[in-house]
This record gives sequence, C-alpha cells and structure tokens, in this order.
Amino acid sequence: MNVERGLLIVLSGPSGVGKGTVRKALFSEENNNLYYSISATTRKPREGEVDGIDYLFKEREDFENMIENNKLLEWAEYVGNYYGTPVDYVEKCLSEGKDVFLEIEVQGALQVKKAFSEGLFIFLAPPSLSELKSRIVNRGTETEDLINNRMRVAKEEIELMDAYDYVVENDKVENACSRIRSIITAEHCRRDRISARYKKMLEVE
Ligand SMILES: Nc1ncnc2c1ncn2[C@@H]1O[C@H](COP(=O)(O)OP(=O)(O)OP(=O)(O)O)[C@@H](O)[C@H]1O
Ligand SMILES: Nc1nc2c(ncn2[C@@H]2O[C@H](COP(=O)(O)O)[C@@H](O)[C@H]2O)c(=O)[nH]1
Repeated sequence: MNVERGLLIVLSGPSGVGKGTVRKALFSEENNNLYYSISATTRKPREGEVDGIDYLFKEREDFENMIENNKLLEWAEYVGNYYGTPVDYVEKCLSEGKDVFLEIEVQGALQVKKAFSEGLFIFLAPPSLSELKSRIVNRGTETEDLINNRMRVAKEEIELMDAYDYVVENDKVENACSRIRSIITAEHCRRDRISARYKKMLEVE
C-alpha cells in the first residue's frame, strides 16, 4: 500500500525566542503525529541536557565526517559551533507518513527550503528585541559575550522572516502553540485537496 508522505515542519527563529519551549508544549499534546528530529551539534551540553534526547553531541571531527558523508539534510555554523539535521531519520519518518518537526536556526532552514520546497516553514518571532534579550538573559545559559553574539545574529535572522510561509509571534506559549497547530491543520487540509487518496476514491466510485 502506498503511504502519503508526511509533512516536514520547520520551526525557526532567533535564539531565545522560545522555539524549544513551544516545541515541548506542542509535543506534550496527545495524537499529534509529530516526530522530533534530534539535531547533531558540537556545542557542549548545558546542565541537564542529555545526549540522544536534547541533541546528539559530537566532536568537531565526527561532525565534519557527517558533512563529508552526506549524513545531514542541512547544517550550519552558529556562534562558533556546528548544528545539523541527520537526514536518515527525517527521510524514514516522511516515507512512513509521519510529520517531522525540525527546530533549527535560519541559515539551516533556508537550506532545507531549497531542497524541500514542499515543507512548511514557520518563523517564530519575539514580541520585541528587548523581550528577546530578557528571555536569553533570564534563561541563564549564556555568557554576556555569547548573549551579545546571539542578539547580533538575531537581528540578521529577523530580517529574513519574509522567506517563511508563516510568522508566528511567541507572545504567550499557549497562543504560539495554538497558531502553529492551526497552521499544521490547514496545511494538511490543503494537501488533502491534491492527495492521491481522494483521486483514488473517485476512480473506485
Ligand atoms: N512566550 C514566552 N513568554 C515568556 N518567556 C518565554 C516564552 N517562551 C519561552 N520563554 C522563555 O524564554 C527562554 C528561551 O526559550 P527557549 O530556550 O525555548 O528558546 P529557543 O528559541 O529554543 O532558544 P535557542 O535557539 O537558544 O535554543 C526560556 O527561559 C523560556 O522559558
Ligand atoms: N541549522 C541548524 N540549527 C540548529 C539545529 N539544531 C538546533 N539549531 C539551532 O541552533 C541555535 C542554537 O541552539 P542552542 O541549543 O545552542 O541554543 C538555535 O537557533 C537552534 O534552534 C540544526 O540541526 N540545524
């Protein structure tokens, strides 16, 4: 039996806007058919982060081997570390009809868009730059230098938001989740319109 391919959902946006928080809230809901793609990174684990759950933590040499051997759907160097999406997991889920969820920065999202124009690209935006900075500062995971670097990159990333299908403001986590859920539902309905399943139904009738 032919299975309809799953949807590739890319949530992107500046560091500290709340991508991880919103993603965890979305995944805490039942029956969402969403599968999270765990990224590889050369960044060192933060307190509480677990290898294989938060990230696949790699040495630089191992990451560079993954690049050379085409094991990554996309990758980017972000504020001194590599981050990338292992391609096999994404392909396997999509071919089994599962929706795959990537939570990645903007350079990587734009690479995915080139390769997978049929993906769903959502930019999570902060209510303001000052709120963005407070969120990174209050998270307490970065030094002052890193915060300034992340804020510098954030401004460049926000300028690219027009390349996305949707912009969702993360004012409150529950509002952002509800908007994203609506976007995913609408995208499924749009695809159903052209889906082989309905074409088959007409052939059988
Ligand atoms: N809507 C919100 N209102 C207030 N605080 C929020 C909101 N969403 C997330 N936060 C807080 O902002 C901080 C950054 O959130 P989070 O770590 O999810 O961001 P991120 O975009 O995943 O960051 P990074 O890209 O660096 O991994 C966290 O302390 C989180 O609790
Ligand atoms: N291009 C990619 N970006 C990724 C990936 N996984 C995470 N990220 C993004 O990197 C920054 C920094 O993350 P942090 O955990 O160090 O705060 C953030 O914007 C992440 O969304 C990936 O596989 N590819």
